Amino acid sequence: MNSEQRPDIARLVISCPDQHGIVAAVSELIFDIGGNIITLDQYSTGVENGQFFQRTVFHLPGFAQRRQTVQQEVEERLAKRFSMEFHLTAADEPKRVAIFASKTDHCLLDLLWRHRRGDLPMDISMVVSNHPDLESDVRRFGIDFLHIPVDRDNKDAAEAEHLKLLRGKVDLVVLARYMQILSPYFLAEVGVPIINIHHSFLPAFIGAGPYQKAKDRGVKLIGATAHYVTEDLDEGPIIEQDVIRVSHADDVAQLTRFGADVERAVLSRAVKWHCEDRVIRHGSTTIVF
Ligand SMILES: Nc1nc2c(c(=O)[nH]1)N[C@@H](CN(C=O)c1ccc(C(=O)N[C@@H](CCC(=O)O)C(=O)O)cc1)CN2
Repeated sequence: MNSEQRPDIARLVISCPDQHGIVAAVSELIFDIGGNIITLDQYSTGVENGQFFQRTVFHLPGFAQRRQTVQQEVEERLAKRFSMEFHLTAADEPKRVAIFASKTDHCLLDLLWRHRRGDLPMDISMVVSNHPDLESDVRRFGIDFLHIPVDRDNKDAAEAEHLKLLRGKVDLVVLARYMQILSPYFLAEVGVPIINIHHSFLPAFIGAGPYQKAKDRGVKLIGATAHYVTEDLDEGPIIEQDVIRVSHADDVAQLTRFGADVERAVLSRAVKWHCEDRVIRHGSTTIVF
């Protein structure tokens, strides 16, 4: 448990057109309600017609009981005045997460292992897979495993089953090398963010088989990219990336092995940062505090 996960710790994440007085107004509101700012990070895309972003973590005695009142205070004193989008969360309230996987295990197992160690501030509600291969591994962590086969003839029905499992029950979906393209309907209906790990340093090598493409191109670096999922395959807002050096002597199998370590680390960092409300989407990009 990190320092932020104590009770009575609130997180306020805001986004609004940049203008005078935002930081003062946020600080004044927190002061007026008896809060004490622990960390405050901010960024503006520019003083001329820019967009302002801020993540404030503050201690507020009795926040759990006062959350609704604080929400209304923010609405009335900040959101209306600054045309602000915001969300107010409790640091000790873990996100409910569903993980989707196929046959490849390293990203899934890394998330389960880090979660069991207490390194990921989330509750894993379930693992869903289109293959049965990983069931025993998942159940060993005491987590529900739902095998929902998917093929080109049953994709709509499978996604309908997914939505029944997810709607209103999770705050985040993580694709841990889940090898099915999600339909626009599913993306519109699921109602929560989806994070995917792509096994290349995007925008290079979008789509299937990136390690073969990397070998064919003779790259000296391979990488992995965690991004939010959109209708445009592997083109959603990037959350985290990393790379590793490779050489001409490495075949695709070796690239795949080297790449797996990068994929695991990148996905886990992205999931952790999302669960800590550190990631703000801004068009096709993200701000990560
Ligand atoms: N709507 C989106 N869905 C998914 C995304 C995304 O960005 N938007 N990312 C992919 C992950 N992915 C690469 O990282 C990927 C997965 C699967 C495929 C693909 O061609 N799948 C085939 C089926 C393959 C199979 O059955 O083995 C398909 O869905 O028809 C390409 C890229 C996850 N989903």
